[in-house]
Amino acid sequence: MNIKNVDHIGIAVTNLEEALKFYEDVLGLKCQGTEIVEDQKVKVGFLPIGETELELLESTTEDGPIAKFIDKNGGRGGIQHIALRVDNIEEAIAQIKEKGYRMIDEKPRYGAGNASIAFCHPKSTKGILLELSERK
Ligand SMILES: C[C@@H](C(=O)O)C(=O)SCCNC(=O)CCNC(=O)[C@H](O)C(C)(C)COP(=O)(O)OP(=O)(O)OC[C@H]1O[C@@H](n2cnc3c(N)ncnc32)[C@H](O)[C@@H]1OP(=O)(O)O
Ligand SMILES: [Co+2]
Repeated sequence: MNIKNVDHIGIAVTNLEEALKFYEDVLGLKCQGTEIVEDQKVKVGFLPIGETELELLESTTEDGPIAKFIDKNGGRGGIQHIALRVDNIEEAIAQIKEKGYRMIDEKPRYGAGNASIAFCHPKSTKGILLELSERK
């Protein structure tokens, strides 16, 4: 597979608006708008930095992956995933499976900004939740 760059770092937050006060007002980053991704039960804010972005994620439900992550983390946010950009997501998924590693998503799903995304299980990556992302 061909990994191009770190597409984004996914940071779980309990409150997106509150979090932006630090990332925008203090760090001087610019949020390029927000989007609700129903499929993932999240509200997302993207803050580009060079070739990569910080992705701030607030849960829209009490049972989504971000809500669960925050619960398990003692009610605090934190780095929830790292996303790598690939040029062919179907090929990347197939190669990971072929080598005997576990994908959470065996088919690409909708990602924020109309990306195609798929998560690879932390058991396979030795401890991080890895997102593969292809942007059209
Ligand atoms: C909008 C979109 C985009 O970019 O466009 C997004 O990013 S959406 C971002 C939010 N969406 C997602 O995260 C979707 C994919 N995530 C999932 O399906 C889930 O969150 C899982 C990663 C499977 C975790 O689910 P759950 O907590 O129910 O499972 P579990 O407790 O059995 O966890 C299985 C093992 O993985 C570990 N584990 C769980 N979450 C982890 C994380 N974020 N980073 C590193 N390790 C993690 C647990 O400690 C456990 O290890 P031990 O067994 O050793 O204790
Ligand atoms: Co992400």
